[in-house]
This record gives sequence, structure tokens and C-alpha cells, in this order.
Amino acid sequence: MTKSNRFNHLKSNTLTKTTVASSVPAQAKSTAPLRSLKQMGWNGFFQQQLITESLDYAYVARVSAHHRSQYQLLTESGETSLAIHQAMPEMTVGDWVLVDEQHNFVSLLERSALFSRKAAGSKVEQQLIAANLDWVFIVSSLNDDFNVNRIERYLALVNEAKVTPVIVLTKVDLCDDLSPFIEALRELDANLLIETVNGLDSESTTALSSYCSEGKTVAFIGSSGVGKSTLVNAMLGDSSQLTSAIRQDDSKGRHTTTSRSLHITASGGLLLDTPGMRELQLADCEEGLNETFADLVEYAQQCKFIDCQHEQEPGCAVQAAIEAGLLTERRLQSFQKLMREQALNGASIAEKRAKGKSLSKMYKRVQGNARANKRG
Ligand SMILES: Nc1nc2c(ncn2[C@@H]2O[C@H](COP(=O)(O)OP(=O)(O)OP(=O)(O)O)[C@@H](O)[C@H]2O)c(=O)[nH]1
Ligand SMILES: [Zn+2]
Repeated sequence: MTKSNRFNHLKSNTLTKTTVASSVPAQAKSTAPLRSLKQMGWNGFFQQQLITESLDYAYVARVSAHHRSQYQLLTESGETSLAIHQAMPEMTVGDWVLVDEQHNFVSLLERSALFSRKAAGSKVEQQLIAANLDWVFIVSSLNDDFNVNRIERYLALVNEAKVTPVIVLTKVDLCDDLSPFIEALRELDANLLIETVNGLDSESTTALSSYCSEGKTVAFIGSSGVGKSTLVNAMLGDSSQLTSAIRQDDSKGRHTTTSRSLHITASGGLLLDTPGMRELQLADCEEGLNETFADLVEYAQQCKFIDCQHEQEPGCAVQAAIEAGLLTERRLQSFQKLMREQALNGASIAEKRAKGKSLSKMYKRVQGNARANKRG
């Protein structure tokens, strides 16, 4: 079957119940109101991955929580669960899956975005944190806690995950002069999306509703005390959404009550809130760093040596840009610190020693790739 006729029947405006098998299993039971796939975040990117044949016996579901032995799923008929088997791929909150009527896993749909980290003590194991997000709010308060280096770190993580970042500056009610904060952010990227809010004032937080519109999935990251929980509560409106839970049988047949990590917000979007998102560390995000420091990487491509570390090497275009006032020394230091940090966090202890020695190799690889991409 050719690609075109395989997808002929799938039109982007048919994102309704009729595009999937109508018989979602009767087991689905929920205290939450029913939602259409579109309201759960379904869009053309996922639709075009569906193959007609599978729709005759499978239905679409979104992972709303990940427990030890099962995934919790949101379907158009309510919530259900999927027992974890070895043969299944690793999945995470936000993933879209096909499941058959006997509750067997059929397939995992390709992700539009993914947050992951290396599992502790393991060289290769990836721990998946969240999938298919549309926006991530990087939250920082407008006071002494505001830290540009920290925001750069979050930007690298969000860019690496292929999600669009929005900087949310909280506690605007306690701030007399916004301009130094905005200027510092504009220095990172003149096109950054920035919102200023008072999390305690519902009128002020409506600015975030436009991102969290029907079918859009958002998450918050930021350090402790900046006001994330306050914003989460404001966006969920009806607090019952936060505690909404389903009863399910655990492996020993006992009833357990578990809460989900994917919530419907008052503005109709989805809010993904897991401990993993809150504890994100920088690891293996060279691409994310390159995007976050695109200005610096651009200069680095003009350096005489491909593995230039932008310290005292002759012909360093990065140092020249700093001298010419085109780039700040702070930004170079932040880039170098984050490059080192992500390399070390992503490595095992044995690898760490080796990686410490081979920073120049890493520069060579990153800057070499950037040069190659530019040529290509
Ligand atoms: N004045 C003012 N206070 C705020 C604002 N947002 C949050 N707060 C207060 O700041 C404190 C911390 O807010 P939280 O929402 O708990 O912060 P958090 O980021 O969730 O912190 P963790 O739970 O530790 O991660 C609380 O006392 C909030 O009431 C704001 O915009 N203005
Ligand atoms: Zn250089």
C-alpha cells in the first residue's frame, strides 16, 4: 500500500470519535468528565501515524500516570489501565498508545517531544519523564531568586526536549522595576516568550490560559518557592481536578486509589505535573545547549581551531565577540559550566574521569557538528 492511499481516509478535520474504534472497553471507569481525543491533546501529528487496519481492532489512549505495574490511560470513554509487560516499550505520562479491546498493548505512537534523563547508576538506561508537551513554563520569581544562569539551564533542557519554552516571572506584585529582569532575558534571546504574573491574582494568571488552550499540554519547571504550585492551582481552577482519582486493582487484587499526573485545566488545556518534571537535571543535552546558546555557537564556528575552548587560543572568535561587546563574558562562562555539567551528569562514575579529560573532544564534536550543519 502506498503512503498516500494508506492515509487517504485520514483528514485532519476528522479528529473525532469516528476515527477510532468506537468500542472502548467497558472497563474504563472514571470520576472525570468524558473528553474527546482532541481535548486530550490529539492532533494531526499523531493522526497521520494511524494505519487503517489497526483502527478496526484498536483504540487510542493517552498515558495519564505511570505506576509500578501499570499505566493509567485516558480514553474517550473515561480512564482505564494497562498492565506493564516486558515486551512493551518504555512509556511515560503524555504518551499516546493504541490498545486493543482485550486491553492488550498494540503500539506506541511517535512522540512530538520528550523529556528524559539517564537513570541513576546506569550507562545507557533512559528514564522517561514526560512526552508530547506543547509548552513548558520556566518559572522564576521577580526577586533575589531570579538567576539568569539557572534560566539558561532550564532553556537547554526544554530546547533539548523539543518543546517551546515560556518564561513566567512570578511575584510581579512585589517588584518595583521589571526592566532589569526583562533586559537580562532579552540578552539570552530577543525572541523569548515572557509573561509576568501575580500567582495570587486570578486575573493576572489568565495570561497563561492562552497557552493552555484546548488540546495543548503544558508543564511547569522552576526551583522551590518560585510559585509553581500556586500557578498550578490557579490554572486548574476547580481543585477537585488535582485530587481526582480512580480506583483500580493492584496485582494482589487489592483496591488502590491513585491520582493521575495529567490534569484538565480550567481553560481546557492539559497540565502535566509529575515529581520528575520538578527535579529535572541537566544531562546529555548538547543539542539543547546549542540552541540555547545559538549566538555563541555561531561565533565559535569562526574560531581558528575546531576544538577551541574559547580561553586563550589564538584566533578565538568568541573572545573577539566579547571584546567587541557583542557577547557577555557571563554567557560564555555559563555555556562552559553547563556543557561540563551535562557531560558529567550524563556519565557513569568511570566515564566521569575520562570525560573530565576529554572536554576538548566534546567541543570538537559539538562545534564540528554545528559547522557541518551550517555547510549542509
Ligand atoms: N506575593 C506573591 N506571592 C506568591 C506569588 N506566587 C507564589 N507566592 C507565594 O510564594 C510561596 C511559594 O509558592 P509555591 O507555589 O508554594 O512555590 P513552589 O514553586 O510550588 O515551591 P515548591 O513546592 O517548593 O516547588 C507561597 O507562600 C505563595 O503564596 C506571587 O505571584 N506573588
Ligand atoms: Zn574560540
